[in-house]
Amino acid sequence: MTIDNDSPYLAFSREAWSELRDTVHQPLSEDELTRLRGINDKVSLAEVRDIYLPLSRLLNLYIKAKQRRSKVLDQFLRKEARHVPYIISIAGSVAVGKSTTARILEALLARWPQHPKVSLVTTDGFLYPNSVLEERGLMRRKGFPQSYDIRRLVQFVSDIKSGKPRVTAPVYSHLTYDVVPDEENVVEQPDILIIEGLNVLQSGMDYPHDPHRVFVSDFVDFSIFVDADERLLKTWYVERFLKFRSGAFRDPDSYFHNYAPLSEEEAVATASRIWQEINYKNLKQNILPTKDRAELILTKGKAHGIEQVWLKK
Ligand SMILES: Nc1ncnc2c1ncn2[C@@H]1O[C@H](COP(=O)(O)OP(=O)(O)O)[C@@H](O)[C@H]1O
Ligand SMILES: CC(C)(COP(=O)(O)O)[C@@H](O)C(=O)NCCC(=O)O
Repeated sequence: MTIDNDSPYLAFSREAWSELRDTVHQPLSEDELTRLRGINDKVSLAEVRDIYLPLSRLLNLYIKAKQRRSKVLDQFLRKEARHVPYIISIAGSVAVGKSTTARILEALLARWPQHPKVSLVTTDGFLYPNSVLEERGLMRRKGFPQSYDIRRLVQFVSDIKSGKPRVTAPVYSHLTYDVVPDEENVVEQPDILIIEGLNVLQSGMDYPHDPHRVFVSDFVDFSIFVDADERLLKTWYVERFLKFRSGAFRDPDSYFHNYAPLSEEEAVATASRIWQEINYKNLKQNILPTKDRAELILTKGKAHGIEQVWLKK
Protein backbone atom coordinates (compact mmCIF):
# COMPACT_ATOMS: atom_id res chain seq x y z
CA MET A 1 0.00 0.00 0.00
CA THR A 2 1.29 3.49 -0.86
CA ILE A 3 0.36 6.50 1.25
CA ASP A 4 0.81 9.83 -0.48
CA ASN A 5 -0.05 12.64 1.92
CA ASP A 6 -1.17 14.87 -0.95
CA SER A 7 -3.57 12.32 -2.42
CA PRO A 8 -7.06 11.66 -1.03
CA TYR A 9 -6.54 7.98 -1.95
CA LEU A 10 -4.63 5.02 -0.55
CA ALA A 11 -3.07 3.16 -3.49
CA PHE A 12 -2.87 -0.64 -3.52
CA SER A 13 -1.08 -2.91 -5.96
CA ARG A 14 -3.04 -5.98 -6.98
CA GLU A 15 -0.92 -8.12 -4.62
CA ALA A 16 -1.37 -5.83 -1.61
CA TRP A 17 -5.13 -5.61 -2.17
CA SER A 18 -5.55 -9.36 -2.58
CA GLU A 19 -4.05 -9.95 0.87
CA LEU A 20 -7.00 -8.09 2.39
CA ARG A 21 -9.54 -10.81 1.72
CA ASP A 22 -10.91 -12.87 4.57
CA THR A 23 -9.45 -16.29 3.83
CA VAL A 24 -11.33 -18.01 6.66
CA HIS A 25 -14.90 -16.87 6.06
CA GLN A 26 -14.92 -16.45 2.32
CA PRO A 27 -14.15 -19.69 0.52
CA LEU A 28 -16.23 -19.96 -2.67
CA SER A 29 -18.30 -23.11 -3.02
CA GLU A 30 -18.42 -25.08 -6.30
CA ASP A 31 -21.99 -23.85 -6.87
CA GLU A 32 -20.93 -20.25 -6.45
CA LEU A 33 -18.00 -20.71 -8.80
CA THR A 34 -20.33 -22.12 -11.44
CA ARG A 35 -22.75 -19.21 -10.97
CA LEU A 36 -19.95 -16.64 -11.22
CA ARG A 37 -18.68 -18.29 -14.42
CA GLY A 38 -22.22 -17.92 -15.77
CA ILE A 39 -22.03 -14.12 -15.33
CA ASN A 40 -19.16 -13.86 -17.79
CA ASP A 41 -17.07 -16.86 -18.74
CA LYS A 42 -14.12 -14.58 -19.47
CA VAL A 43 -13.83 -13.41 -15.85
CA SER A 44 -11.01 -15.32 -14.25
CA LEU A 45 -11.53 -16.80 -10.84
CA ALA A 46 -8.21 -15.33 -9.77
CA GLU A 47 -9.83 -11.94 -10.44
CA VAL A 48 -12.77 -12.81 -8.20
CA ARG A 49 -10.47 -14.06 -5.44
CA ASP A 50 -7.85 -11.29 -5.58
CA ILE A 51 -10.02 -8.25 -6.27
CA TYR A 52 -13.70 -8.86 -5.60
CA LEU A 53 -13.47 -10.90 -2.39
CA PRO A 54 -11.47 -8.18 -0.57
CA LEU A 55 -13.89 -5.60 -1.96
CA SER A 56 -16.92 -7.52 -0.72
CA ARG A 57 -15.25 -7.79 2.72
CA LEU A 58 -14.67 -4.03 2.83
CA LEU A 59 -18.24 -3.31 1.73
CA ASN A 60 -19.63 -5.71 4.32
CA LEU A 61 -17.76 -3.83 7.06
CA TYR A 62 -19.00 -0.46 5.81
CA ILE A 63 -22.58 -1.73 5.51
CA LYS A 64 -22.57 -3.23 9.02
CA ALA A 65 -21.27 0.06 10.41
CA LYS A 66 -24.01 1.97 8.58
CA GLN A 67 -26.70 -0.43 9.82
CA ARG A 68 -25.45 0.00 13.41
CA ARG A 69 -25.53 3.78 13.05
CA SER A 70 -29.12 3.74 11.72
CA LYS A 71 -30.17 1.57 14.68
CA VAL A 72 -28.60 3.98 17.16
CA LEU A 73 -30.38 6.91 15.53
CA ASP A 74 -33.75 5.10 15.63
CA GLN A 75 -33.19 4.30 19.31
CA PHE A 76 -32.29 7.88 20.08
CA LEU A 77 -35.39 9.15 18.28
CA ARG A 78 -37.51 6.41 19.96
CA LYS A 79 -38.66 5.39 16.52
CA GLU A 80 -39.38 1.95 15.16
CA ALA A 81 -36.43 0.48 13.28
CA ARG A 82 -36.57 1.43 9.60
CA HIS A 83 -35.32 -0.53 6.67
CA VAL A 84 -32.78 1.68 4.90
CA PRO A 85 -31.14 0.08 1.86
CA TYR A 86 -27.41 0.64 1.34
CA ILE A 87 -26.76 2.06 -2.13
CA ILE A 88 -23.61 1.33 -4.13
CA SER A 89 -22.99 3.05 -7.47
CA ILE A 90 -20.68 1.86 -10.24
CA ALA A 91 -19.55 4.41 -12.84
CA GLY A 92 -17.10 4.36 -15.75
CA SER A 93 -16.90 4.42 -19.54
CA VAL A 94 -19.05 2.46 -21.93
CA ALA A 95 -17.44 -1.04 -22.29
CA VAL A 96 -15.14 -0.76 -19.27
CA GLY A 97 -16.99 -3.65 -17.60
CA LYS A 98 -19.43 -1.90 -15.25
CA SER A 99 -22.20 -4.43 -15.67
CA THR A 100 -19.84 -7.38 -15.25
CA THR A 101 -18.38 -5.81 -12.09
CA ALA A 102 -21.88 -5.08 -10.80
CA ARG A 103 -23.05 -8.65 -11.33
CA ILE A 104 -19.99 -10.14 -9.59
CA LEU A 105 -20.51 -7.83 -6.61
CA GLU A 106 -24.23 -8.63 -6.56
CA ALA A 107 -23.41 -12.34 -6.23
CA LEU A 108 -20.67 -11.86 -3.63
CA LEU A 109 -22.52 -9.38 -1.41
CA ALA A 110 -25.60 -11.61 -1.23
CA ARG A 111 -23.47 -14.24 0.57
CA TRP A 112 -23.23 -12.16 3.76
CA PRO A 113 -25.93 -12.84 6.39
CA GLN A 114 -26.37 -9.12 7.21
CA HIS A 115 -27.52 -8.23 3.70
CA PRO A 116 -28.73 -11.20 1.69
CA LYS A 117 -31.11 -9.30 -0.59
CA VAL A 118 -29.18 -7.44 -3.28
CA SER A 119 -30.85 -5.75 -6.26
CA LEU A 120 -29.13 -4.48 -9.38
CA VAL A 121 -30.35 -1.73 -11.66
CA THR A 122 -28.71 -0.13 -14.70
CA THR A 123 -29.41 3.48 -15.54
CA ASP A 124 -29.94 2.80 -19.27
CA GLY A 125 -33.64 2.10 -18.57
CA PHE A 126 -33.93 5.79 -17.73
CA LEU A 127 -32.70 6.93 -21.15
CA TYR A 128 -35.44 8.75 -23.04
CA PRO A 129 -36.97 6.50 -25.71
CA ASN A 130 -35.49 6.90 -29.21
CA SER A 131 -38.62 8.77 -30.34
CA VAL A 132 -37.90 11.52 -27.77
CA LEU A 133 -34.15 11.50 -28.44
CA GLU A 134 -34.84 11.87 -32.18
CA GLU A 135 -37.25 14.74 -31.58
CA ARG A 136 -34.62 16.52 -29.45
CA GLY A 137 -31.74 15.77 -31.84
CA LEU A 138 -30.01 13.63 -29.20
CA MET A 139 -29.63 10.27 -30.97
CA ARG A 140 -25.90 10.89 -31.28
CA ARG A 141 -25.76 11.92 -27.65
CA LYS A 142 -27.14 8.71 -26.18
CA GLY A 143 -25.50 8.21 -22.78
CA PHE A 144 -24.81 11.95 -22.27
CA PRO A 145 -26.51 13.43 -19.15
CA GLN A 146 -29.21 15.17 -21.24
CA SER A 147 -30.30 11.85 -22.80
CA TYR A 148 -31.67 10.56 -19.47
CA ASP A 149 -34.91 11.29 -17.66
CA ILE A 150 -32.91 12.35 -14.58
CA ARG A 151 -35.99 13.36 -12.60
CA ARG A 152 -37.45 9.88 -12.94
CA LEU A 153 -34.11 8.26 -12.11
CA VAL A 154 -33.64 10.38 -8.99
CA GLN A 155 -37.24 9.70 -7.90
CA PHE A 156 -36.59 5.99 -8.33
CA VAL A 157 -33.48 6.02 -6.12
CA SER A 158 -35.16 8.27 -3.58
CA ASP A 159 -38.16 5.89 -3.34
CA ILE A 160 -35.86 2.96 -2.70
CA LYS A 161 -33.87 4.83 -0.07
CA SER A 162 -37.06 5.84 1.74
CA GLY A 163 -38.10 2.18 2.02
CA LYS A 164 -41.05 2.14 -0.42
CA PRO A 165 -42.20 -1.49 -0.63
CA ARG A 166 -42.26 -1.76 -4.44
CA VAL A 167 -40.41 0.46 -6.89
CA THR A 168 -40.10 -0.10 -10.63
CA ALA A 169 -37.47 0.87 -13.16
CA PRO A 170 -37.90 0.94 -16.95
CA VAL A 171 -35.81 -1.50 -18.98
CA TYR A 172 -33.49 -0.80 -21.95
CA SER A 173 -32.65 -3.30 -24.69
CA HIS A 174 -29.29 -3.31 -26.45
CA LEU A 175 -30.97 -5.41 -29.15
CA THR A 176 -33.66 -2.90 -30.13
CA TYR A 177 -31.41 -0.02 -28.99
CA ASP A 178 -34.40 1.48 -27.21
CA VAL A 179 -36.37 1.46 -23.97
CA VAL A 180 -38.68 -1.56 -23.92
CA PRO A 181 -42.34 -0.59 -23.62
CA ASP A 182 -44.35 -2.55 -21.03
CA GLU A 183 -41.35 -4.08 -19.33
CA GLU A 184 -40.11 -3.14 -15.87
CA ASN A 185 -37.54 -4.10 -13.31
CA VAL A 186 -39.20 -4.47 -9.88
CA VAL A 187 -37.21 -3.62 -6.76
CA GLU A 188 -38.72 -4.60 -3.40
CA GLN A 189 -36.91 -3.31 -0.33
CA PRO A 190 -33.45 -4.74 -0.92
CA ASP A 191 -30.76 -4.65 1.75
CA ILE A 192 -28.40 -3.35 -0.93
CA LEU A 193 -29.08 -1.64 -4.25
CA ILE A 194 -26.29 -1.60 -6.82
CA ILE A 195 -26.88 1.08 -9.44
CA GLU A 196 -24.65 1.01 -12.47
CA GLY A 197 -24.30 3.60 -15.23
CA LEU A 198 -22.20 6.18 -17.01
CA ASN A 199 -23.36 9.21 -15.06
CA VAL A 200 -24.01 8.06 -11.51
CA LEU A 201 -21.22 10.26 -10.14
CA GLN A 202 -22.70 13.46 -11.58
CA SER A 203 -23.33 16.02 -8.84
CA GLY A 204 -24.18 19.64 -8.14
CA MET A 205 -20.59 20.54 -9.09
CA ASP A 206 -21.55 19.85 -12.72
CA TYR A 207 -24.53 22.23 -12.53
CA PRO A 208 -23.40 25.29 -10.54
CA HIS A 209 -26.26 27.35 -12.03
CA ASP A 210 -28.90 24.96 -10.71
CA PRO A 211 -28.22 24.67 -6.96
CA HIS A 212 -31.49 22.88 -6.12
CA ARG A 213 -31.02 20.02 -8.52
CA VAL A 214 -30.86 16.54 -6.92
CA PHE A 215 -28.65 13.69 -8.19
CA VAL A 216 -28.33 9.92 -7.84
CA SER A 217 -25.05 10.60 -6.02
CA ASP A 218 -27.00 12.34 -3.21
CA PHE A 219 -28.44 8.93 -2.21
CA VAL A 220 -25.33 6.79 -2.68
CA ASP A 221 -23.43 5.34 0.29
CA PHE A 222 -20.43 3.99 -1.61
CA SER A 223 -19.29 4.81 -5.13
CA ILE A 224 -16.97 2.87 -7.42
CA PHE A 225 -15.34 4.05 -10.67
CA VAL A 226 -14.01 1.42 -13.07
CA ASP A 227 -11.16 2.90 -15.10
CA ALA A 228 -8.90 1.86 -17.97
CA ASP A 229 -6.68 3.43 -20.59
CA GLU A 230 -8.75 4.84 -23.45
CA ARG A 231 -7.02 2.62 -26.03
CA LEU A 232 -8.12 -0.46 -24.10
CA LEU A 233 -11.64 0.92 -23.82
CA LYS A 234 -11.89 1.34 -27.56
CA THR A 235 -10.60 -2.20 -28.14
CA TRP A 236 -13.15 -3.63 -25.72
CA TYR A 237 -15.95 -1.60 -27.30
CA VAL A 238 -15.04 -2.80 -30.81
CA GLU A 239 -14.68 -6.42 -29.62
CA ARG A 240 -18.11 -6.30 -28.00
CA PHE A 241 -19.61 -4.81 -31.17
CA LEU A 242 -18.09 -7.66 -33.23
CA LYS A 243 -19.50 -10.19 -30.78
CA PHE A 244 -22.98 -8.63 -31.09
CA ARG A 245 -22.59 -8.61 -34.88
CA SER A 246 -22.11 -12.37 -35.00
CA GLY A 247 -24.94 -12.89 -32.48
CA ALA A 248 -27.67 -10.41 -31.59
CA PHE A 249 -27.41 -8.30 -34.79
CA ARG A 250 -28.63 -11.30 -36.82
CA ASP A 251 -32.00 -10.96 -35.11
CA PRO A 252 -34.31 -9.01 -37.48
CA ASP A 253 -35.53 -7.01 -34.44
CA SER A 254 -32.02 -5.76 -33.84
CA TYR A 255 -31.47 -2.04 -34.43
CA PHE A 256 -28.10 -2.94 -35.93
CA HIS A 257 -29.52 -5.73 -38.11
CA ASN A 258 -28.23 -3.94 -41.23
CA TYR A 259 -24.71 -4.28 -39.84
CA ALA A 260 -24.85 -8.08 -39.54
CA PRO A 261 -23.69 -8.71 -43.13
CA LEU A 262 -20.82 -6.18 -42.90
CA SER A 263 -17.33 -7.54 -43.41
CA GLU A 264 -15.20 -7.61 -40.28
CA GLU A 265 -13.23 -4.62 -41.57
CA GLU A 266 -16.40 -2.59 -42.18
CA ALA A 267 -17.81 -3.56 -38.78
CA VAL A 268 -14.59 -2.45 -37.05
CA ALA A 269 -14.79 0.89 -38.90
CA THR A 270 -18.45 1.36 -37.89
CA ALA A 271 -17.81 0.49 -34.23
CA SER A 272 -14.74 2.78 -34.19
CA ARG A 273 -16.85 5.63 -35.56
CA ILE A 274 -19.62 5.17 -32.95
CA TRP A 275 -16.94 4.97 -30.27
CA GLN A 276 -15.18 8.12 -31.42
CA GLU A 277 -18.26 10.24 -32.10
CA ILE A 278 -20.41 9.28 -29.12
CA ASN A 279 -18.85 7.23 -26.35
CA TYR A 280 -15.35 8.70 -26.36
CA LYS A 281 -16.75 12.24 -26.39
CA ASN A 282 -19.02 11.37 -23.49
CA LEU A 283 -16.09 9.84 -21.61
CA LYS A 284 -14.00 12.99 -21.96
CA GLN A 285 -16.77 15.53 -21.39
CA ASN A 286 -18.93 13.94 -18.72
CA ILE A 287 -17.57 10.71 -17.27
CA LEU A 288 -13.83 11.17 -16.59
CA PRO A 289 -14.36 14.52 -14.81
CA THR A 290 -16.34 12.64 -12.14
CA LYS A 291 -13.70 9.95 -11.49
CA ASP A 292 -12.07 11.42 -8.41
CA ARG A 293 -15.41 11.73 -6.64
CA ALA A 294 -15.51 7.94 -6.27
CA GLU A 295 -14.75 6.26 -2.94
CA LEU A 296 -12.94 3.50 -4.82
CA ILE A 297 -11.26 3.43 -8.24
CA LEU A 298 -10.43 0.12 -9.90
CA THR A 299 -7.82 0.52 -12.65
CA LYS A 300 -7.87 -2.21 -15.27
CA GLY A 301 -5.06 -3.31 -17.56
CA LYS A 302 -5.02 -5.68 -20.53
CA ALA A 303 -7.54 -8.54 -20.51
CA HIS A 304 -9.62 -6.67 -17.90
CA GLY A 305 -7.24 -7.58 -15.04
CA ILE A 306 -7.39 -5.02 -12.22
CA GLU A 307 -3.88 -3.70 -11.66
CA GLN A 308 -4.45 -1.02 -9.06
CA VAL A 309 -7.01 -0.17 -6.43
CA TRP A 310 -7.46 3.34 -5.03
CA LEU A 311 -9.43 3.73 -1.82
CA LYS A 312 -10.44 7.08 -0.40
CA LYS A 313 -8.82 7.73 2.98
N1 LIG B 1 -13.61 -8.88 -15.73
C1 LIG B 1 -13.75 -9.14 -17.05
N2 LIG B 1 -13.00 -10.11 -17.64
C2 LIG B 1 -13.11 -10.36 -18.96
N3 LIG B 1 -13.95 -9.69 -19.80
C3 LIG B 1 -14.69 -8.72 -19.27
C4 LIG B 1 -14.64 -8.38 -17.87
N4 LIG B 1 -15.50 -7.36 -17.65
C5 LIG B 1 -16.06 -7.05 -18.85
N5 LIG B 1 -15.59 -7.86 -19.82
C6 LIG B 1 -15.94 -7.79 -21.25
O1 LIG B 1 -15.80 -6.41 -21.68
C7 LIG B 1 -16.91 -5.99 -22.44
C8 LIG B 1 -17.61 -4.82 -21.76
O2 LIG B 1 -18.14 -5.26 -20.50
P1 LIG B 1 -19.55 -4.75 -19.93
O3 LIG B 1 -19.66 -5.31 -18.54
O4 LIG B 1 -20.62 -5.07 -20.92
O5 LIG B 1 -19.26 -3.18 -19.91
P2 LIG B 1 -20.15 -1.90 -19.55
O6 LIG B 1 -21.29 -2.37 -18.71
O7 LIG B 1 -19.21 -1.02 -18.78
O8 LIG B 1 -20.54 -1.30 -20.87
C9 LIG B 1 -17.81 -7.21 -22.62
O9 LIG B 1 -17.50 -7.82 -23.87
C10 LIG B 1 -17.42 -8.12 -21.44
O10 LIG B 1 -17.58 -9.49 -21.78
C1 LIG C 1 -26.86 2.43 -23.31
C2 LIG C 1 -25.59 3.22 -23.05
C3 LIG C 1 -25.86 4.72 -23.16
C4 LIG C 1 -25.08 2.90 -21.63
O1 LIG C 1 -26.02 3.37 -20.67
P1 LIG C 1 -25.91 3.18 -19.03
O2 LIG C 1 -26.38 1.80 -18.66
O3 LIG C 1 -24.49 3.37 -18.61
O4 LIG C 1 -26.83 4.23 -18.48
C5 LIG C 1 -24.45 2.82 -24.06
O5 LIG C 1 -24.19 1.47 -23.99
C6 LIG C 1 -24.81 3.22 -25.51
O6 LIG C 1 -25.58 2.57 -26.16
N1 LIG C 1 -24.22 4.35 -25.99
C7 LIG C 1 -24.61 4.96 -27.25
C8 LIG C 1 -23.59 4.74 -28.35
C9 LIG C 1 -23.43 3.27 -28.71
O7 LIG C 1 -24.22 2.76 -29.51
O8 LIG C 1 -22.52 2.64 -28.19
